[in-house]
Amino acid sequence: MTVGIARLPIRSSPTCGHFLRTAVQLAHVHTLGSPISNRLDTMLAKANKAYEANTPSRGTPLAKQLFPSSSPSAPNPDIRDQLKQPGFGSASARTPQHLSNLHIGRHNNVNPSAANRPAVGASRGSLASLYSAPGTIKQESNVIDLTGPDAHAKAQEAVFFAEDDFSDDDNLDLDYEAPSALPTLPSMPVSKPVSFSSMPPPPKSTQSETNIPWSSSPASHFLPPTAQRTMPGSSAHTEMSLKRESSGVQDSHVPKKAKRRVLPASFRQEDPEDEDQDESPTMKTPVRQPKISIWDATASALKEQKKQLKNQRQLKEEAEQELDSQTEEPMKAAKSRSKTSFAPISLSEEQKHVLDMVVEQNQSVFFTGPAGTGKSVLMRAIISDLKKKHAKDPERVAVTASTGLAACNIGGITLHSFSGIGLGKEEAPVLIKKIRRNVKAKNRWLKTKVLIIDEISMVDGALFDKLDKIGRTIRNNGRPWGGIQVVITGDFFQLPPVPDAGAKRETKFAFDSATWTTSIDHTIGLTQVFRQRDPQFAKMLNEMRLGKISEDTVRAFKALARPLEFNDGLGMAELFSTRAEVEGSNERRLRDLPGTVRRYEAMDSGDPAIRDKLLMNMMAPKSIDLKLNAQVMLIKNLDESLVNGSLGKVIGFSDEKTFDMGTDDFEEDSMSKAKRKLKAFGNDAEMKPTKSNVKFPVVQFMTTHGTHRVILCQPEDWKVELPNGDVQAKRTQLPLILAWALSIHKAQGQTLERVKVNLGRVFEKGQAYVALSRATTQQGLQVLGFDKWKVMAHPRVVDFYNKLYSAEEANGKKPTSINDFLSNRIGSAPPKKEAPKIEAPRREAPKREDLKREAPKRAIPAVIDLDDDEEAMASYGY
Ligand SMILES: Nc1ncnc2c1ncn2[C@@H]1O[C@H](COP(=O)(O)OP(=O)(O)OP(=O)(O)O)[C@@H](O)[C@H]1O
Repeated sequence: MTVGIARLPIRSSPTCGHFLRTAVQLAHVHTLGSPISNRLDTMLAKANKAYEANTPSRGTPLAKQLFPSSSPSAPNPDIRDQLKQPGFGSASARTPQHLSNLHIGRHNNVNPSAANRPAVGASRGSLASLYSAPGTIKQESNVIDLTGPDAHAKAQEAVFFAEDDFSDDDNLDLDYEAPSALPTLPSMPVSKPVSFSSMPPPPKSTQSETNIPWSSSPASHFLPPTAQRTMPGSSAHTEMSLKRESSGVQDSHVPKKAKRRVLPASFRQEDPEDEDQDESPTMKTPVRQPKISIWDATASALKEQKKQLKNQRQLKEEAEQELDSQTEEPMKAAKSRSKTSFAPISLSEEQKHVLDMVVEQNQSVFFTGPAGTGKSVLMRAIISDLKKKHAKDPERVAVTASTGLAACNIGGITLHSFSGIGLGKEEAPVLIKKIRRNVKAKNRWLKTKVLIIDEISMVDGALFDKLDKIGRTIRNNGRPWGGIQVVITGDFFQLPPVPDAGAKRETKFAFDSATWTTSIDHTIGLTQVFRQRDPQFAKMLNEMRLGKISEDTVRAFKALARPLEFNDGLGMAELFSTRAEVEGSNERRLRDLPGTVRRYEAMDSGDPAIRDKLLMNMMAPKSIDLKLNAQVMLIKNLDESLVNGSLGKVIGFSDEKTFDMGTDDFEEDSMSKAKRKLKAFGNDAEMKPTKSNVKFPVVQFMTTHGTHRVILCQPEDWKVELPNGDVQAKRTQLPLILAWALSIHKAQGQTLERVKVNLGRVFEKGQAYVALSRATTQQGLQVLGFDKWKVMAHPRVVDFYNKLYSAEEANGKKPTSINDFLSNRIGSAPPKKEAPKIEAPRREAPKREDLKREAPKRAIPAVIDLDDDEEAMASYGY
């Protein structure tokens, strides 16, 4: 129940005032049907009786004077008029407004009959309605009706008080005799300091002959509150609490104590005595810092704010830079020392041809070819030239790949990340809506001129179609991909799209998509294999790739099961199909090694919300444990002789200054020491790296020239960048992974000088081919669990490449024969004459229907025998 009540004319009679005051207190806590209600009635009745006893001449019951609505016959329903009548207390002439708003508002316990009663006083929610219907409280709202002709007067009368307004009633002198006139109010700065701008103005002289404040509060209300009244725990406070309890009101019925009002700060400031009051913890109005909002701030205040913000930002940046320099300094110093210039590979003629077609002629191109034909090398060259071409607006070139790992290899992001489609499982219209809501993704689509897609074999065909449609719709351009030039590479004979969990539909390759042929202007087959320089070995791998293996090849691969011995101390990388096999093998091998473990934690940066996800597939591990003699693999090209995939062995640990080998660090072999984790890049204060104390691994690598080279292996950066060059995430870590074992999926794209492949658990088409084609020589390859049935090529992939050949043949071009390919191309010096470019112009590219119709005819026979078609296909480099 909320209560709003004006001061009662208790001055008229002490006894009457007492009863009335009690009645008002009861009204505060009134609950319909409670004993309080009855007590309230009693109190009001007693007040009335006392009043009548004191003023017998009036002959009008107090109830009727106070609440005329209780008497339908009341000649004047306005209580103020009643009070204006002569004899209503000596203050009648001065305080008509005192009774103007006996206002009780409540939110429940509505008595419909009372509510509907057309009592005059009820229109203002007067206490009359309560009194006129004993035991009930009429539903009234705290809203004053400000409509109608007397709206202004009502507004002036609308004064509400909190319950606490009566807390000082204890100090009232109930024996107070009503003076004939109110004393002159102290000259307090009441009118101005009490800046209740929202309150009604003081009543006009029409209502009061004396110009008094609107409120009839006693003079004491204008004085600063005393500590006695307000200090919790003070006697006054306790006394009041006790009184309330003694009224028999249950705690649960006591209305929540309203927040005590305090004088405005301006009021207190003018009274020096208030200083002490301000010391009181409960009295003190919290000093609020002046808040300047942009709506009410002056121009100079806003300027000042901006200046402060700028200063803060500057300070923050400086602090961050300081921190960066502290933590990265050793890394930077180490890196700068180890960097050697990396001579770029000079492209072959066919690689140059593709480069020209993409960069100069702005053609949409798909270039393919077997493992080791330099697709990645070529793609990196294309990206480099395109970035130079669009140097002014780097966002024009979007570099993507089907997987995070492949994207990292070319410094791009995944196709999913670029396109803003999330998992991309929804239909194209849903994805388009999603992208339109994502400003960044939408802008990427709008700004991109060239879209690079690496490892296309792992892009789902349905996704390819959706992306084409998204491009056309978002860019409002009906041309393929909305007019974006697409540059695609990959080898469909390698790993296929990762199937959805539980998906029943057959693998759909990108070339299966409806928009594949319209998306590509030219298909180009790279033929020159760089990785394997042994023609016999290249032929064996090519048969594998096609899934058609001759008995000779089966025998040759089985012969590679022999153990390999190297007297240079370097072991070989072992490839497994599953991650569990890989981790198990590496852990076991590291554990078996004597010596102390050194752990190197990566330093990651970027938005924490997305950083971990972006870096999840990073080749560089989050942390790497190393020991003396651990077998490692370089995962970055350092120079022309130390490349991604170079195998090495840790032969020591040294800081960059001394690069000393053979210290105690290399001799530790106790198990207790081995368990010690050296957190070289951690935040641990004790282990905080400084320029001098960080020890990096000293690694002896086998170079591409077959020689040994020892380097101090220092941290490198891996970045995930947006097309505009913004770095989304960055990892700084040693460019090493443990290399006793690798997964075949992780090894895709790698070149390995020495590799042991375990085909025991191969489960995917193309997996065995990817694994074995990492090797550069038969001498550096050991194959376990070889079975020709594990070597699988997808029939639709065979058809697709068959068809490409047919299209080319239809153009009247004579492809290089398999014999030329095997004898002249593989591993030889760059060709004397320009290599054939096998292109399938977009208009002449095979239609899917044709592919299907001709597939049976073109299907490669089960018998492993290189027929003309296969020879021709091989000329593409397949
Ligand atoms: N023009 C070239 N001159 C010399 N070496 C080259 C050239 N192009 C590529 N190579 C070398 O050939 C090897 C294989 O190159 P790359 O990884 O680009 O082939 P790929 O076709 O992408 O192989 P994969 O399909 O297995 O990923 C690398 O060691 C690379 O340095």
